[in-house]
Amino acid sequence: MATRTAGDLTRPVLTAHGVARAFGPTVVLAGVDLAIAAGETVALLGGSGSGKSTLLRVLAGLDDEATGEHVLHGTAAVVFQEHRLLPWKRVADNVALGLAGPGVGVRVDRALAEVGLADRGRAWPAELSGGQAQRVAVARALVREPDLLLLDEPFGALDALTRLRMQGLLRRLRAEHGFAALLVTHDVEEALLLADRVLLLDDGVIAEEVPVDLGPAPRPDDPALGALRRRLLDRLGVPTA
Ligand SMILES: Nc1ncnc2c1ncn2[C@@H]1O[C@H](COP(=O)(O)OP(=O)(O)OP(=O)(O)O)[C@@H](O)[C@H]1O
Repeated sequence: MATRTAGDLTRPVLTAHGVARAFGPTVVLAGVDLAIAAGETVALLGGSGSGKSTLLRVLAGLDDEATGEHVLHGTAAVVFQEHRLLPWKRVADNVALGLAGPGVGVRVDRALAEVGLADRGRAWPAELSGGQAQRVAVARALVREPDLLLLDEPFGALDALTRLRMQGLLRRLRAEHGFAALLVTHDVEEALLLADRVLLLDDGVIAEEVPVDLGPAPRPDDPALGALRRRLLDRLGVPTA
């Protein structure tokens, strides 16, 4: 497998300039500039309440009250921390939500197979485990063949083992489909394992940008990984010494 390198920003899938958002007197985003290249994975890290989810919602077009500019060159799909499946619709119907046309059934079946749930299309959401439900949410995003996947703490509610499996699934799907991703996370380890670049949100702006060039499968004791981990944790105010 080739080493992942930061993407070509002359071919961005998303650009944002001066994105700002306040809730009443509280300024949460104070002028965010960022660009994501086609096929690139960018992790957005920041302390609790730093505005990560707010930024993701703005970039997803889900917040009308933000100011500034953001342009999506292609299509995007969002996966949230909660699976947001409709309990009264079967799994396959949840994945197909909003899609129409003769090929939809085949596309839904393929997306479910890709997340390892080929046999659960007729199940109800309540019959699934947390990890399975989140895989359905990933299938629902995938079936739209997005150029950009916006992921808001997508594995945050899962147990550690399921979380590791989901990270592996995301890596595999990204290699197969080539979508770009913006991954909101508080988990420094997850950011370093999945992203080509980490952005740190602090005081309403991108305060730091850290390219991650660790090769496809860095060992946990890789010194370069350790150095990046320490740098990010320090920046987040978590002492490592
Ligand atoms: N709809 C809203 N109304 C009022 N305040 C809001 C609203 N949404 C977010 N906020 C505030 O904006 C700030 C940023 O919230 P946001 O959820 O974006 O942070 P976050 O970095 O994603 O946090 P966490 O990592 O804890 O999920 C917080 O102070 C939050 O209380």
